Amino acid sequence: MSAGLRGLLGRSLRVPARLMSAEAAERRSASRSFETLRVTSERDHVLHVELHRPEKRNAMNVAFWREMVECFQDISEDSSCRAVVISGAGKIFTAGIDLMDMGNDFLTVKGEDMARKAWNLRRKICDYQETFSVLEKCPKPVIAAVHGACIGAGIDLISACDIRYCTQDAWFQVKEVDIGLAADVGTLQRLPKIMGSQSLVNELAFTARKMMAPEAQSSGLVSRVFADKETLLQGALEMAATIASRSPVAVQGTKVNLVYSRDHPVSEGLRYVATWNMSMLQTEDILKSVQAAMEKKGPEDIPFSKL
Ligand SMILES: CC/C=C\C=C\CC(=O)SCCNC(=O)CCNC(=O)[C@H](O)C(C)(C)COP(=O)(O)OP(=O)(O)OC[C@H]1O[C@@H](n2cnc3c(N)ncnc32)[C@H](O)[C@@H]1OP(=O)(O)O
Repeated sequence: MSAGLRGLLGRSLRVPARLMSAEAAERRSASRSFETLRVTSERDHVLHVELHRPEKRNAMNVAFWREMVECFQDISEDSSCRAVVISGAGKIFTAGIDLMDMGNDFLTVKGEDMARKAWNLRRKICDYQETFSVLEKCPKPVIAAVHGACIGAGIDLISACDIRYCTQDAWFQVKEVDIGLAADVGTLQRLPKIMGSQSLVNELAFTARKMMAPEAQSSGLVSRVFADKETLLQGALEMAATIASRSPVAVQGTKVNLVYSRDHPVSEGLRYVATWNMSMLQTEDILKSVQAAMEKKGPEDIPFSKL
């Protein structure tokens, strides 16, 4: 069967992730092939998602915006995956939105009059927002490993990740004002909650100036800086493996509650976690963990069930 026919059949047989069994999702998230992403399983329970258009500096074309949603919906349902590393293939992390596709996709939006065009454009923007919101909705922690440049939509992407690392030659640019638009897929909403200074976020967003790795670290955008890409990936994968060795009930519950609490008052966050834990505290992971601690064993020694 030709690759084209296989791709076509794969697409038409696609089952929404929510309707798949955990086993089917597991098989799919590790084996599936994409045009713009490469997914590999490098350590136990850890998936590595690479932005994979190196010859175009991983610019985000139309296929990318769709494939990220498919990829992370699969990963969300994959009960064998407990942590994810996302990095860029080739020279840089990403050059942001594909400026060629942007012309075709946005600037020529269809509609019989202004209202219908605006309606369709709004829907398209919401779809694009989902490309990064899936990272936040995915209960498995996601670590962004940035080398070289991270531009425009790249900032939107990493803002939706849980942990950010970079190389010492990395630079970051909220470039949207330089292409004539207000960033609309997450940077303006998430970055102020990540970085320590609203003033600095405003400065970066109003001017599109580059921020280099040391400033990214001192401002809280990234939590660790590595010498080069090799050590960066090693560090990110090790962190992912450390997370993956913990109880998935505890880790995934922690992510869900951190994201919820970021967006709600303390009192609501407390109510939410109480409701969450009225079921999750009944996990066998607590007994296993307490017993291991008493026996002076670490979480790495505990065979937690899939989640
Ligand atoms: C609803 C809207 C949602 C999101 C909106 C997001 C807004 C943004 O993302 S704004 C940011 C847009 N991006 C840029 O302005 C970056 C443009 N690129 C560059 O400045 C440079 O390419 C570089 C990233 C600094 C890398 O430089 P270098 O290493 O010298 O590579 P090049 O020779 O310039 O490029 C190689 C190859 O890649 C193509 N390419 C690079 N960036 C893009 C891009 N953003 N879109 C499309 N194509 C890109 C470039 O054209 C080259 O292709 P060839 O076919 O080899 O010519």
